Amino acid sequence: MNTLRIAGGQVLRPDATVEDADVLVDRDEGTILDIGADLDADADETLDAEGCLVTPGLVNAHCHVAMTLLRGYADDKPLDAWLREDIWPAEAALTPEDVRAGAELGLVEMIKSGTTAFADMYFHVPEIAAAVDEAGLRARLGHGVVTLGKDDADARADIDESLDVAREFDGAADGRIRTAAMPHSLTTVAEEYLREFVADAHDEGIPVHYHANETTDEVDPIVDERGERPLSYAKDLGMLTADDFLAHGVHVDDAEIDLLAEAGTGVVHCPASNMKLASGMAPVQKLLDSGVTVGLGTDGAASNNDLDMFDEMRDAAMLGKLAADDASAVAAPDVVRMATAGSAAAVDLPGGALEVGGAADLAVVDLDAPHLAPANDLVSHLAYAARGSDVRHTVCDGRVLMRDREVLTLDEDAAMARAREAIASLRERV
Ligand SMILES: CSC[C@H]1O[C@@H](n2cnc3c(O)ncnc32)[C@H](O)[C@@H]1O
Ligand SMILES: [Zn+2]
Repeated sequence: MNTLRIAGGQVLRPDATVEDADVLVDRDEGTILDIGADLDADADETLDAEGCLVTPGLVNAHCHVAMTLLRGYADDKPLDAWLREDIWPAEAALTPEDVRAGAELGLVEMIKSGTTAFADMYFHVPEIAAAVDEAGLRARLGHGVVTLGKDDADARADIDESLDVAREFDGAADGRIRTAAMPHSLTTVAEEYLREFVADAHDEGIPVHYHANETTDEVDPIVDERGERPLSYAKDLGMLTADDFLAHGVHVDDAEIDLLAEAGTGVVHCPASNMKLASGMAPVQKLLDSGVTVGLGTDGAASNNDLDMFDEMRDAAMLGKLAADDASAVAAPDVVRMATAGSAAAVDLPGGALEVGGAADLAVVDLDAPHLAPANDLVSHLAYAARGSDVRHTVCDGRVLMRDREVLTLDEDAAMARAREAIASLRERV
């Protein structure tokens, strides 16, 4: 058996306790063999975790990874104007090679900040899947569909592409890639298509990932035109099941929260994007209190502007308290759970907890930094003080993706250079 030992650190357990322990990994199976004191000194490879906290790899449950290319491309606008005036025109000019370049840059950024799995909605998915395969992360990928402004043939072709991609790439990269059908939102895909799209996906066991209840500009027309709330409409369309998950869920009322809890549909909270686009404050504590599965996501780098899940945890805690008008709301253990087990459950990917027999997906956080001293409470530090740049090693599926801050699976400098070239050429075309 080929083994990896993460030695001499403190390990964050699923119950949010921390213990001095080594982690022993079966690299062939990609699973954790043991967690405890002084494990197999003869392991094939050892990662030094002295002075470090070993945490589950972070799970970014809603992202558009290739949007790193559009980081800083358009800022300081609300969602609708931002998409229509800037982002969608730029995206219309993106080539498959551009998307690959953006994805590789995003994957480097994720590995360097301890993220080992993510859910993504974009286009040119074969290029994103190839980049994920090379990078070594896990992902739930899908082709996002917008039917707005399309004729019937184009709308149907887009939906067919989403279903085809979901079929073709499920299980790719040695099983690390899973897929979903991805209608962009309840307002950008017309009802005449949504119902059939969702039914076709579910008939084949394909889950559905979409944006919902993000802004009042999106919610109000649904309420005005249909006389019902968006998630009542989503339930009627069949896209509120335990397999499905939605991003944002900012403007949800109590009845919609009950629908989410009853259905078991995951909600991915994206606090930085919600603040930047001034979309609103999600009622995260209410969602948690109601038993809704809540994960955490960065959304794309154009509305964030990074893919650092440590930033996201801090933002979630701060914004959650403000939204609830209660400093005890969305506490440190809650946000750490959201970024790990909550996200993994919402998007149904392995990982999110360090336990024997579970996936060997982990991040080793170096505690030897002024902003992490003294070590009063390591869960508090993870939620409020640590940064992505504190991650020393990243491991996914038993494979070391970053060792001592050197990314091993992708060429960091080349990824940055390709992204710079791609955006320079895009700017000439748009
Ligand atoms: C059709 S692929 C996905 C699509 O979503 C766009 N997008 C990025 N961020 C958001 C957001 O916060 N809400 C809605 N849509 C968003 C992205 O630019 C792609 O066009
Ligand atoms: Zn999004």
